[in-house]
Amino acid sequence: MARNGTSEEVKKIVSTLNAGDVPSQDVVEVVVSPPFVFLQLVKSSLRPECHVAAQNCWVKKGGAFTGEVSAEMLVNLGIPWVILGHSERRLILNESNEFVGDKVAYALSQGLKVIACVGETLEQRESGSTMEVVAAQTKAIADKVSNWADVVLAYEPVWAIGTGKVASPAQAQEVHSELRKWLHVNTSPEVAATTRIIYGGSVSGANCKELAAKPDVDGFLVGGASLKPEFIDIIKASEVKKDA
Ligand SMILES: O=C(CO)COP(=O)(O)O
Repeated sequence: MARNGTSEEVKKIVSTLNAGDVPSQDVVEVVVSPPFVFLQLVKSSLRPECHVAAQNCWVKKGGAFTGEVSAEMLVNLGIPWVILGHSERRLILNESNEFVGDKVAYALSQGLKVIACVGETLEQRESGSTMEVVAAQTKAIADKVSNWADVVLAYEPVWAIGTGKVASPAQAQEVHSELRKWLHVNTSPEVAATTRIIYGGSVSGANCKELAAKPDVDGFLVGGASLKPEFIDIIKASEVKKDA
């Protein structure tokens, strides 16, 4: 979900999702991430099998840091998930790899589940350094985290976010597969086999099935299209996996 909208718009999106004919929880896990101010509204009105995520949280124990929201506060409100290290925060707010790693570790220590984002810019892709960049970001997380059970990795090419330029299924598969190999070597074969690696960047109703069919694409982080009825089609793309 996005960083804007009114409560009326949010209610409309939730009612579309609530009315949607989506696969059961053993096929797909749906997590909705509204801006902080709408978390309670979404949590109280969303169909119970879908969960909510905050879009960020503070790096350490709650306390004075005006404007930030702590992991403890999310837990207190019954918010199970948080997205950390989104590329917009990394790039525009200059969140370093280490800072994101610290955030992931602290959020996990408080019992949150984390969608940790990694990804490269267009310049980095064109210079051939995609895997180097993605590995360095993932290493900063791996250095701080021992329990991967509650971590989902989103590979998100920055050049594809909100631009309408989607990575080709082959591009997404290549990076996801490399990232899984990296996890195999640097964490454990079990972490590599079980960690979900989801793709984000201009996912739509039109491209979701082809992307979902790739073996190392385990799901999606959807921005713009999650605000539209086609979000239901994107959720249904999970059936490609069930049938595989
Ligand atoms: O990063 C994303 C959501 O936060 C992806 O956004 P888009 O799906 O709009 O490209």
